[in-house]
Amino acid sequence: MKTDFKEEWKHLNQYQMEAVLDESPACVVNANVGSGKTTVLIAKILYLHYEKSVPLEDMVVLTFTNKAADEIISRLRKKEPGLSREQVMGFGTFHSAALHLLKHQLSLEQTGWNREFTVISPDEEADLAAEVIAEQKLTVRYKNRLKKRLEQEYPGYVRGKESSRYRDDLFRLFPLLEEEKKRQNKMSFSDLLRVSAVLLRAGEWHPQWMIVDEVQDSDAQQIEFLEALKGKDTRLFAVGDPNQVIYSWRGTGENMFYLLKHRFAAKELSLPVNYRSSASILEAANRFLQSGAGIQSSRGAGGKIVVKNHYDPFQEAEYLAGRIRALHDAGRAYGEIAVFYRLQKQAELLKKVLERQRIPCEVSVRKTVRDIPVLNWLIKVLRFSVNPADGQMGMEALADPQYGETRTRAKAKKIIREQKWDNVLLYQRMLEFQDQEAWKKDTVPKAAEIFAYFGLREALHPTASAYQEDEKLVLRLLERICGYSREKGCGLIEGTREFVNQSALYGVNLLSADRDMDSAGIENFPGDTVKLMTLHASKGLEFETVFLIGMNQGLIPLHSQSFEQEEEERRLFFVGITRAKDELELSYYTNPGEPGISGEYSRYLRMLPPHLLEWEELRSEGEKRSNLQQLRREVQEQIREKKEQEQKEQEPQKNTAVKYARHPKYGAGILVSEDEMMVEVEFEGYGRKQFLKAFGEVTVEGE
Ligand SMILES: Nc1ncnc2c1ncn2[C@@H]1O[C@H](COP(=O)(O)OP(=O)(O)OP(=O)(O)O)[C@@H](O)[C@H]1O
Repeated sequence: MKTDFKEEWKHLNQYQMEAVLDESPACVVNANVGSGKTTVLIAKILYLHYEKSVPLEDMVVLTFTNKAADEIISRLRKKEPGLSREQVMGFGTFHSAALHLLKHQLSLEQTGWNREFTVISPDEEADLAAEVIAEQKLTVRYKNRLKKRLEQEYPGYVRGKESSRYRDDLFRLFPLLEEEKKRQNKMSFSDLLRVSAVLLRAGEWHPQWMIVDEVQDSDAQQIEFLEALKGKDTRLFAVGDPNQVIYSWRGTGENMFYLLKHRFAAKELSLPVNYRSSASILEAANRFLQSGAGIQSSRGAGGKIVVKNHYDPFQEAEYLAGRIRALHDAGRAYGEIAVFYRLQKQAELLKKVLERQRIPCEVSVRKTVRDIPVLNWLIKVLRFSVNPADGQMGMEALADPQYGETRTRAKAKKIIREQKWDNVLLYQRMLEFQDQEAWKKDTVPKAAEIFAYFGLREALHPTASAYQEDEKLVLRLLERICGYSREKGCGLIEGTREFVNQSALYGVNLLSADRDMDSAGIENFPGDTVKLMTLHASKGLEFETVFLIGMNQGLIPLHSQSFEQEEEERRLFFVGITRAKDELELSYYTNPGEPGISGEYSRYLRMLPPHLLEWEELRSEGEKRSNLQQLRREVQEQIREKKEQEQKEQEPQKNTAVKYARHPKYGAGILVSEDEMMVEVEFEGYGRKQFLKAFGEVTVEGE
């Protein structure tokens, strides 16, 4: 379908147009903040597809979040309503693209895994590693930091380093762990990239185009994946902003943008003009620019940046409620207003106060199925059902202290090892899941049928106080899986397998009305609401009015341990202020009420050009004092009640298979797990502790 491309995209500026039309073998676009990266990326894909007839199946489009990929797909759908999911399978995050290649494009024959493999998260990989350590009696130090150690030392092991950092058995563990993952047919996140890179290098398949968004946030393994993906005739087009690196703590190097440019000998283009923010906001942002010649503005000066001083977070929250109401009354949509903060914990009080003042607001938090115990368990049940080789998952599903069917991990392991399924309904149902002929075809059952099939009513304990809530959550998740399978037209079994893999990669955000999964776990907010979020979560978004609160020394910036961290704090502030289109308000407290946070305002405020700022004086301390005292008491009471409620919810239900254990020092605790060698017990006030049975310190009830 040819369209008049030039006509449709005539609003693009000359830099944007040059980037869209460029067809060099490799091109990186060094884009300023708000300069239309997303706009260019979409135009480029449409240009290649509709003007240059490049099939979408021949493009791999790698985005930082799945939400970004979905935005691109929905733009394509607008032009081509019949667009199928298969055509855009290569659009998504690095991990989901690798997953797709391994499932559909590459041959796994020589790898030791087969196509039915499932995906495990780093936590699950560490759990599996702990099992291998126990079984093989390996000596591995710092087991409480096993996940980190696996992640940090694996690259050295692969490069042929002789021994691990602490000269323990970690390097003996790696091959055993890999063997176990193959035996259980599951891949970790890094396996997805590593194995697909190996197969791609063997030259099996290469796309015509690799298009990469937010390239500054890639890590070394992702760059290697790109190198493997690039065939002789594959072209690379990547956009990024070196000034917006805010995830280097996740393993992204600071200079990934330039590293990529160098590795691919890429031509560099730029997008200098910002279309989002007023000139004053950009002048302030320019002070924090770490590379490049400055952001060019395309808009008028706009108002000054207001700096407010509040006595404490309560006074600030109350002020914000009034200010937001006034903005709304003057015609600003709530959805165009955002409040950013450095730490998630700052949200709680703010949200309570805004809600009391009836301001519709939403906190963007990472709340996925993994954070909800019943769903976390259900996913384990489903993972074992679609991959019965995954004994670890089966064991965890059966031995779950709240919903599982066996009392101990040792018993669950024995059942799985010996395949003894008499009297263990859940085990039997999980094993027979894939034999349900009807579910293999495109007939997808109702959620209630799956609920009944697994005997979930009994498992969720119908007499427990949480039953109704648990049942509702479980049915909702099952409905989503059914919907997903129906949409894909692949039958329930295949649909479930894909769904659980996606959920391992991204979590599934059940609280969001949106069906899609989001790698940052951030909710898509429906309705007109004020958005409350951390500076990190604000990346990629824009709002007419932005309030950035807690501009105190020790909070913005946080105390940094190194020069690199300090630089990253500055970039984070840069990202935050450049979300604002028209109004930016910064505030700090005289009394932050938190240890380590100074009552002094942030030195970043001193770095901003004074003529751009309008300082609003501290309100008199006595002002509204009694009102505030009352507010403070009420909000603190609400927060306390909520905490108590949460604690209650977390307490194991009566009537379930909870067992207690006793330790001479820590007292009585709840038995979390037990096997031939170890017991794990949760003690109030001390947390979870593991003990070697051989030492006989712990007495388990009834044994
Ligand atoms: N040529 C243009 N003319 C007018 N407005 C534009 C143009 N290009 C982009 N915009 C607008 O500028 C804003 C920023 O664009 P976009 O979100 O694509 O930027 P970005 O570079 O991805 O931003 P960020 O750096 O924050 O991730 C959007 O509101 C977009 O609609």
